[in-house]
Amino acid sequence: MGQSHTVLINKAIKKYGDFTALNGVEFSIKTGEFFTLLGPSGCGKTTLLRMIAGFNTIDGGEILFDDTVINSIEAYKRDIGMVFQNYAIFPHMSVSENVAYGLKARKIPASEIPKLVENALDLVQIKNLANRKPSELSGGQQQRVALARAVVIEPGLLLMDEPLSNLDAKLRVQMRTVIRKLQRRLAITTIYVTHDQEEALAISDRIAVMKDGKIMQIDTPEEIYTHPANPFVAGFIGTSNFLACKITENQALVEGSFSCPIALNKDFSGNAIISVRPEHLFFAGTGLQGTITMSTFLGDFINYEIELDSGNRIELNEYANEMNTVREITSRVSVQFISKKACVYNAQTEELLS
Ligand SMILES: Nc1ncnc2c1ncn2[C@@H]1O[C@H](COP(=O)(O)OP(=O)(O)OP(=O)(O)O)[C@@H](O)[C@H]1O
Repeated sequence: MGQSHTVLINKAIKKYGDFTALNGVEFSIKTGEFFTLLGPSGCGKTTLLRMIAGFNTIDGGEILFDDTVINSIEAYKRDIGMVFQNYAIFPHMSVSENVAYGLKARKIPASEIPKLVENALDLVQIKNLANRKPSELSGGQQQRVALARAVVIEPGLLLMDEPLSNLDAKLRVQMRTVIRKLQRRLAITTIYVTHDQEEALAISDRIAVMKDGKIMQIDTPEEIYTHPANPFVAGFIGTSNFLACKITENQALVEGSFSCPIALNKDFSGNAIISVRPEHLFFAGTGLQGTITMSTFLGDFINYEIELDSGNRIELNEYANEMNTVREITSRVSVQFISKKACVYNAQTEELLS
């Protein structure tokens, strides 16, 4: 295995005519790290990945592999393996011919190729399918071929653009484990693009959350989930309830009706937004008043949709146990939240205050 690269993106800019698709993106990736670009459709993930691969030009800034600027190095010289959404495997070639293709193109001696192909097929557990044509394979098997083909050349960097989006939900979950195990085993620096937040949380060492060509937050999955840097990230990753509040001297008046202490990391008075996960809200004797509008039994817990008297609709998850039954729709309820689990943002600047 060759040395796996570090990657540095330094103030990268991409324009399509007047439209700025990437606006000064910066981050660095450690060798062997699994790094995910996550964001809604059109935020610039694919544009950035294609720039790193060498398929898109760069209008500003630099991309470095290890300590070398690679802006103007041609794609085929960049020492990259790629896996795309649509597999992109050759339909007329068998599985092993597909995997051998990149090795032949790199002029690896013919005598070494069968063993390398066999190892790669073994890694993705499809050695038994070596002689099949792609049309004789399932979607998941085809994606394993694409994966074997990307790693057989022992690239210094593996790029994946929504590789699981053509697969059904169950297979997606299975294949993401295959990808993660393979990546760990090979310790290959990987950049992965997805718009699926659950997939990103499950698979990544770190995630860059993007919006409108900019990075909103870069952190581990745990940090992004527990301390989203702004309301956009809080709303995009998992489910968040947003409550309007006014803060004076560590006391929050929430939705204009319920007052509670709130701990902040900075001095702040004024309008704020509290973001709280459904699992951190609970029914209480006093609190925010509202009416249950929907209940969904989900096995471990019951999900309630509650319309607060302020008009704001929120979601609350209550753990199910033998003591409680599902509460009736139209029941009047009082709701509070675990204040140390809540994230508080300045309503104007969206800065995290807690
Ligand atoms: N060749 C192009 N010409 C003009 N605009 C483009 C071109 N390619 C992409 N764009 C625009 O740049 C923005 C970023 O596109 P990009 O494909 O990088 O988004 P994405 O985050 O990968 O989205 P998706 O998840 O839908 O693939 C979008 O607004 C898109 O319309």
